[in-house]
Amino acid sequence: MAIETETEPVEYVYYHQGGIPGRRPVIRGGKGHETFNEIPLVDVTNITSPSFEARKAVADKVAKACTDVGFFYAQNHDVPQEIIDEIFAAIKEFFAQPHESKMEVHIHKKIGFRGFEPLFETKLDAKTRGDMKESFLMGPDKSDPDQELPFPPLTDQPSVNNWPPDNQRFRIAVTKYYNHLQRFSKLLTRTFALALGLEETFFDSMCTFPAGYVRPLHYPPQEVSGGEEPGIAAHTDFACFTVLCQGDVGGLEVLNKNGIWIAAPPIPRTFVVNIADFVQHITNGRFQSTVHRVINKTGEERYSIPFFYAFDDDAELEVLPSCREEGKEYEKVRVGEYIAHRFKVSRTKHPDKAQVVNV
Ligand SMILES: O=C(O)CCC(=O)C(=O)O
Ligand SMILES: [Fe+2]
Repeated sequence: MAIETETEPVEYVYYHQGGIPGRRPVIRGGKGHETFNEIPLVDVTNITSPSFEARKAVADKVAKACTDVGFFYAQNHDVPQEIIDEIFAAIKEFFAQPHESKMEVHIHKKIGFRGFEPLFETKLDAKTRGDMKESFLMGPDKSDPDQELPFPPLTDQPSVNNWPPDNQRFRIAVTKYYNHLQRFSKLLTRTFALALGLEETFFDSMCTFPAGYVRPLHYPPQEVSGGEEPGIAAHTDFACFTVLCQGDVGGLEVLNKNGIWIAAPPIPRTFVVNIADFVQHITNGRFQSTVHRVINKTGEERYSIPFFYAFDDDAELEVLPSCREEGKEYEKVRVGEYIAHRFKVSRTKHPDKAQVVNV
């Protein structure tokens, strides 16, 4: 985007937005766009209130946050602390294992892209050696009776999640957290519908078997003190929205319109919620899918747990009638195809394998 300033900008921030490389000039000193300098906090206690007015009041705050920033802290969510404590304990134990043990459940060991990805395996910024993080991805599995999904379990299908053998604690902790986040995210779809001036149940028909993914992450400290290696390079998320649970070590930063990184430090008992590309697409940009990154300069181990929520795989996304502009054509996007495409963008090491996506 070209920006008029007194002097030509010399410094740029580089990122991937919607899977496409982009850059933004850095404008300091109060010039440039009106933009955010902090991440707003929204008390979500009332998203389940029996009072429509109370639910609408939350939705109005969410609407403002999503329009101005694309990120907000959801305070007073109802996911029990013991569920959160247990998943953090279990993932710390998992990531602390020897490399070889984790590689036994590498994402390419099974179809469906589920499992472990080691340090530096994903890469969005070509100038780096890759993202300095390791992860474990799990998602919906119709054959798993422990998942509280809307369909009855099918016993004749093999499990598509790539669970570590002999680690029931990890499987149970992640699955319990997953079930809570599916439920909480479904509630958020109602809040987002209200926030867009739609019927609360507007998105229900697109969320009959929604794709939700839990992806525990571990960011080791920088090898060089004060180093600038990305834990996760600047990007936007590609599903509908993300609900992120941070541990107690910071590092997440959100890019404002002036190219300035705004810290989103952990706040106890909150989730960080951010709009992702599907919702930006269907709202024609009214709700922003904002660029963010993680750099762990703290000298400590950082753990975080994003939950990515997408509509049904076969849902076709079109710009909402209330968000269209006269005379403009809007493309339809099928959720499953888009997810498959975006998985490939950062997985340059094994592009052939990246085609095996079965969500
Ligand atoms: O770890 C974090 O705080 C953010 C992770 C993230 O942005 C992502 O997984 O897309
Ligand atoms: Fe992200």
